[in-house]
Amino acid sequence: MNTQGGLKSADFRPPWGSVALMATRTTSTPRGSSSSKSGGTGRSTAASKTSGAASKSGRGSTARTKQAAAVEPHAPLPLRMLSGFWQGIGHVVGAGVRRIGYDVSDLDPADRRDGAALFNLVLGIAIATFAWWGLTGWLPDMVYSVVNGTFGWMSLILPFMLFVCAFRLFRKPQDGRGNNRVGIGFMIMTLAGSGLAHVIGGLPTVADGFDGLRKAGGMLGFLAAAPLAAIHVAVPVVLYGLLAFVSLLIVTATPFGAIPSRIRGAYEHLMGVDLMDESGKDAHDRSYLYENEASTKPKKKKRMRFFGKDEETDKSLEGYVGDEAFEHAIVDDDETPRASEPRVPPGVRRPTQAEIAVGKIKAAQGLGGATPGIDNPTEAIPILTPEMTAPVAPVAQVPAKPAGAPLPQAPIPQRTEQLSLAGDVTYTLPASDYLTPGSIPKERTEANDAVVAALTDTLTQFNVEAAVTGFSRGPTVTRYEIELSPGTKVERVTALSKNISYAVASSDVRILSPIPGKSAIGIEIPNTDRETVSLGDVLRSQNARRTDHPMVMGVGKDVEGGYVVANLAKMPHLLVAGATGAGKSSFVNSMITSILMRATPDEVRMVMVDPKRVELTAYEGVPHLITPIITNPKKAAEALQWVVREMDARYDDLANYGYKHIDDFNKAVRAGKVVPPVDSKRVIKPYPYLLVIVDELADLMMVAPRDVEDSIVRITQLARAAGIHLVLATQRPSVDVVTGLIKANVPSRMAFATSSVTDSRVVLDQPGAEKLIGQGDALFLPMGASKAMRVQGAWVTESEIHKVVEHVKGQLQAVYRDDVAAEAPKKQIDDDIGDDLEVLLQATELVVTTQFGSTSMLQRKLRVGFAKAGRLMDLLESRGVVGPSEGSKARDVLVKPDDLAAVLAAMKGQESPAAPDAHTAALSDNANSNIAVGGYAEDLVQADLDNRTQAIEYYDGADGPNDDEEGGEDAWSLTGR
Ligand SMILES: Nc1ncnc2c1ncn2[C@@H]1O[C@H](COP(=O)(O)OP(=O)(O)OP(=O)(O)O)[C@@H](O)[C@H]1O
Repeated sequence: MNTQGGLKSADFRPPWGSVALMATRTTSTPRGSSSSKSGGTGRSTAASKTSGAASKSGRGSTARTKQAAAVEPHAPLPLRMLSGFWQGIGHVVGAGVRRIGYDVSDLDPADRRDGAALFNLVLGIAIATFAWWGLTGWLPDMVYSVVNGTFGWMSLILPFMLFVCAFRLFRKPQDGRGNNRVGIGFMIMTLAGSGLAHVIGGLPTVADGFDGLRKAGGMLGFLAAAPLAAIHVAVPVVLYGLLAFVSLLIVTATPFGAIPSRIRGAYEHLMGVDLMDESGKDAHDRSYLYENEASTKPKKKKRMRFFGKDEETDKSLEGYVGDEAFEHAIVDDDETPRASEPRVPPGVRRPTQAEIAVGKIKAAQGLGGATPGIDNPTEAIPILTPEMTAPVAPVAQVPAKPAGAPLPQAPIPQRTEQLSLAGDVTYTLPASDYLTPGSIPKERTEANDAVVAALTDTLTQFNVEAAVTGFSRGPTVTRYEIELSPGTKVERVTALSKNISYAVASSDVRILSPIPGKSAIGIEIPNTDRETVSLGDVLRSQNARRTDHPMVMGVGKDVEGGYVVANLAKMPHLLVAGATGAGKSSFVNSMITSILMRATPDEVRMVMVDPKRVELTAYEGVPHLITPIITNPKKAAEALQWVVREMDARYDDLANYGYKHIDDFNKAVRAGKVVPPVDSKRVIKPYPYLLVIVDELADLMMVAPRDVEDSIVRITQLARAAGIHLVLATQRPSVDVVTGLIKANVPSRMAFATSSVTDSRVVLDQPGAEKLIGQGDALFLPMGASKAMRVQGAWVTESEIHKVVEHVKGQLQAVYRDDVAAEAPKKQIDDDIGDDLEVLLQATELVVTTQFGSTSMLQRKLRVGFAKAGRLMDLLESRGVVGPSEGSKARDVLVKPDDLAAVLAAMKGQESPAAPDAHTAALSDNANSNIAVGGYAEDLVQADLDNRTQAIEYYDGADGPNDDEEGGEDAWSLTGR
């Protein structure tokens, strides 16, 4: 495993770790016999052994705790009493510390190190009594001579360090890596501090005696600084000054590049201000328009950070995943009123739609229809056309967005994580300023006013009692809103679509009737001056900041100018389709860059399939990849089968440990609640999300339609809970590529401009995509939404991608698994079948399900020639599916439909589902896959494998295409193609 740049926890035992050991020894073993009793392994080993034993015996954590906390049963009674007393006090103090502040740590009792923490606390107090409070007496004097003689002036800071260690041990004893890091940092700090103190204290020599050394850096300071000072006095000053600085960075887990953002964060925390809100207020977030509401909303209580990321702030760790009602993929502020919920000042009656429409129509016709005291019915911009003799009063009160409002430029604080799955390294996410801001959005242009005039003219010419009541200008199109007077049919406007196109001189007019959530007709007309939506702006928007979920991506901007951000984990699978040049690859790039910007390789791993060979090459080598980018469609099909196996392995773990979603499982793993079987050497680590991106599905479907479809269907049906998500992109959204089965299982759709209405129907199940204008203009239909949302996709340039990729590659090398796209080991197809496997499988299904061994039937159903059908029949005979030829009569069918799955598996080179050996083979596959994704389950032993048998049966069953009804039906539909 890669350990580059990281601090290996096993190599180092921090001072307070040793103290912990000392504490344990003194309390748990008789004096002088500690090595023989504990074998020098300390309490943690004993605890883990006993906890393992407890889990084996099935007595659960209570039993484990008791065993873990107990001193060896053979220890003398007084020692056991002393140990019990110490542990008791430790637990009382620990419980008290855990209750102070913002949460009660949900800590497995076996993980507590309260005794050690208490020891740090007591030692800190003992040193503080002389160092801080100047107390005298035999104890302070004794401690004084030891500590002060060793560390000199640093003994003033030692109590503080010990208190910090005690607090951390009480609060986060299970976070071993963090403890080690802080321990190392404090050690370096003590050394550097003593060295500096020695110089500042006037470089005393041994001749000055202990008293002289105590008044400087103590014995340690003397040893550290005296030899260097002999060269020049500046040498220890510079060296230990730098070391002190580095130790501070280590203790606070701050990489060098993140210092400015950390300082800003500390300033915000101390001053209680949010610099991001002040400078980055984003005029295009809908929430900006509702400033008052936002300011009256109770602010979320800020949680104190203490040395690094505060895990409790992670939403995914709160409660179970299944707790969330009305889940949806789009990330926005549920509390912010939408455009369709206009505000009404207190005491003012809201007018009816009819009153509003009549008022506006009169106003538009110059009759004066102002209705006093009514509020804004829409969020649209007020219209002031030359035809209007009076401004439209209701709309005139709309709080218009200030023109040229600043883009969300406040940088996102860089997050730093200590990785474990990808090597024990500190990983910092890319800085948000790698992504440049986009063009400043315009609020209205002359073109908008001209279109409003043209629309109003058209309505007047055709005597339609309706008025253009406002518009919202998005980056690509402007949506004009038309309201009807009572008694006017909607169809009168929609029937005018060609005339409207003619009037505004645009063929890409799209009519929405009604605008979702509004009693108004929307007419979307492309802007002559399009704006680029930069991915950086989307990721810096308030909507993106609202969540730190690693699978959140910047989608783009909607027609109202709001930033659209979506959570891939909630989609949970996405189909991206559109004609060539419509913007699919750009979207896929934005998606991958979003993930690289927001997620560490511990959080998200990716499999990229790029049969076009050029689209995704920029990402080669990023540490989020678990396999090199796959360009060979055949290998891609095999990679999908690997994903199925990985999914099954994850399901096994979920089932074995009783969790329904990978997030809940991961949460339990982090809390130390998931304990491997007692004989297992497996180290259980959280599973990262797995994002599988296929940039051209059509290429895969051409080489192995059946296998690819089977895998996709299996993955999409089940993978959500396993944290595996598919994104399938294609420029050929025809029914042979996006089959009914695939469509039924990929609920979220992103349609870029399609070449025909039929393609639009395939992707979205509704027309509309054929009217899009290309280059990132898209209709986004996330799971559960009934109406597609029009968005301009986020744009990320090659050079931005390059910077981000360089940053992540500089942090960590990719560690690839070699079995993902490798030839599936079991798949040894007989030579005589050659390239005819697909058609032979179909022939077998046909013959066995119909129990009719006729060559002409094969010719007809499979649309093959006589020679090929004859060859297939010979192959079937050689494999015992049919009997020998009987002249013109149909052959006997020797296989019963019940055995079909086994026969098909054998033909594919796989073992029969019923064969016991197949279980073992599949088991080891699963074991391997589990090792790989995180590289963490180093050694799965047979005991683990045995636990998996149940799920493997499931896996084996999946290999048989007729194993479920859908598979069976599909076989027939395939033969009809
Ligand atoms: N979101 C966007 N913003 C601005 N321009 C875009 C956007 N998306 C695409 N474009 C423009 O459209 C061009 C084609 O986009 P892209 O390569 O993503 O299309 P595609 O659908 O992947 O095409 P193909 O299938 O041929 O690869 C880009 O080079 C770019 O100029």
